[in-house]
Amino acid sequence: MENKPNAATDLTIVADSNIASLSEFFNNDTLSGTTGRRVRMIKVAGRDIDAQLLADTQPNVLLIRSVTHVNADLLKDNDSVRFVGSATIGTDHVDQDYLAARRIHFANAAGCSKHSVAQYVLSAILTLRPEYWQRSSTPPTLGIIGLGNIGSTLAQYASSLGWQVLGYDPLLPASSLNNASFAQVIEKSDLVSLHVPLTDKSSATSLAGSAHHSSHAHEYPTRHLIDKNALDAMPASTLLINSARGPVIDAAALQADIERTGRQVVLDVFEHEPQIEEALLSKLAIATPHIAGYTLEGKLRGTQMIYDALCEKLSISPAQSMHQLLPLNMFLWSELQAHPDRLVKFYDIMQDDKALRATLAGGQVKAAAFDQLRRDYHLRREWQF
Ligand SMILES: NC(=O)C1=CN([C@@H]2O[C@H](COP(=O)(O)OP(=O)(O)OC[C@H]3O[C@@H](n4cnc5c(N)ncnc54)[C@H](O)[C@@H]3O)[C@@H](O)[C@H]2O)C=CC1
Ligand SMILES: O=C(O)C(=O)[C@H](O)COP(=O)(O)O
Repeated sequence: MENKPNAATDLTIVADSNIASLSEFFNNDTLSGTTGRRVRMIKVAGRDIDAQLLADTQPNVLLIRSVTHVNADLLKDNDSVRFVGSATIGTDHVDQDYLAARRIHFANAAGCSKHSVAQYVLSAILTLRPEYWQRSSTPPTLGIIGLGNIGSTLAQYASSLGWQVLGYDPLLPASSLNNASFAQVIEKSDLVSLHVPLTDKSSATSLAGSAHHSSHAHEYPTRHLIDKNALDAMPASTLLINSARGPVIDAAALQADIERTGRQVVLDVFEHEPQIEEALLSKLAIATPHIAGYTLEGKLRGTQMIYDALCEKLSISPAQSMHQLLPLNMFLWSELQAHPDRLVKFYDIMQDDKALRATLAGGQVKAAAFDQLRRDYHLRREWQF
């Protein structure tokens, strides 16, 4: 009797089981205290959240990460969901127009892992090109495409290393950081790092967290932003890093480019993710399974942000804080700068690369292996800047 759902008094939550500290944030004490509602939590693998599950469980709240597509296909026959929270920065998996039309509240976790992703990019660069630690009269030039939360944070780290930065973001005003055209970034950088959302020409909704310019998104779509033309214009010596979304690079053009130029390329995201072909993987300098943002801090901040948004929607005060859940953090960026040889202690990116390559079977990394690496990801900490 006690566990039987009661639509009137229960707050039923269906959540991706890969969301960090779900039970600590979403329980009777942290949610239903003032509303008196009993929290019923149903944890499911993100890819298993489908219309049938929603029909069976009738949740009021849906908590997701990036692998659950939220759109009319999922929700057209459902009337129970009133709040969707995605514990991610990216929102390309959510049809926000559809949610708005249905008056379903949506929240994401803008900026939650901006330091973690920036630190991933730095780790990749400094692992492949340790000479860039040295301050020299000709510092490297880092090109950053997309100057939102992650791109601008990465620029701060680069500046603290004395690097030159060329930035391109057509949706932001010109500035000392937003200082170059797309062609200049592509042609003049030693390193190019991508930090754009995945958007299509017809899409005007993929910029949650950047709502101030979302209505212009369609003017500068990012799908295949890095295509054959862009790669042809990029010097062979330029290191290219994609930790944004896989389809921002045309994978076929990239493979041909690496075969032709021998370019160093780092991918955390893949056009056909969660599947990766060995033909591409074998040509990459570093490859990781979409874990750039996967520090303890980045994940907890994501959970905190959707928890806070749900509390606001329920008109209750937040009663949980990630700071109560975080163990002591001893990773200081200033220490790493003083002791570059400690990089692998701070984050050993090659360990993630090796783990991904070890799952190759029959010429592919299969979806299940890719997902398992992400589900069982080791404890990684964010460095304090
Ligand atoms: N690999 C991973 O683990 C993670 C990946 N991401 C991805 O990184 C993306 C960026 O994250 P944030 O910086 O936090 O987002 P953000 O929304 O703060 O910034 C994105 C910036 O890209 C700019 N932009 C949009 N279209 C552009 C174009 N065609 N050319 C150049 N700039 C363009 C926007 O104006 C905005 O300033 C997310 O959308 C997500 O897809 C985010 C977190 C973790
Ligand atoms: O925040 C984002 O955007 C991301 O890409 C996430 O860090 C990836 O996380 P999952 O949702 O795919 O676990």
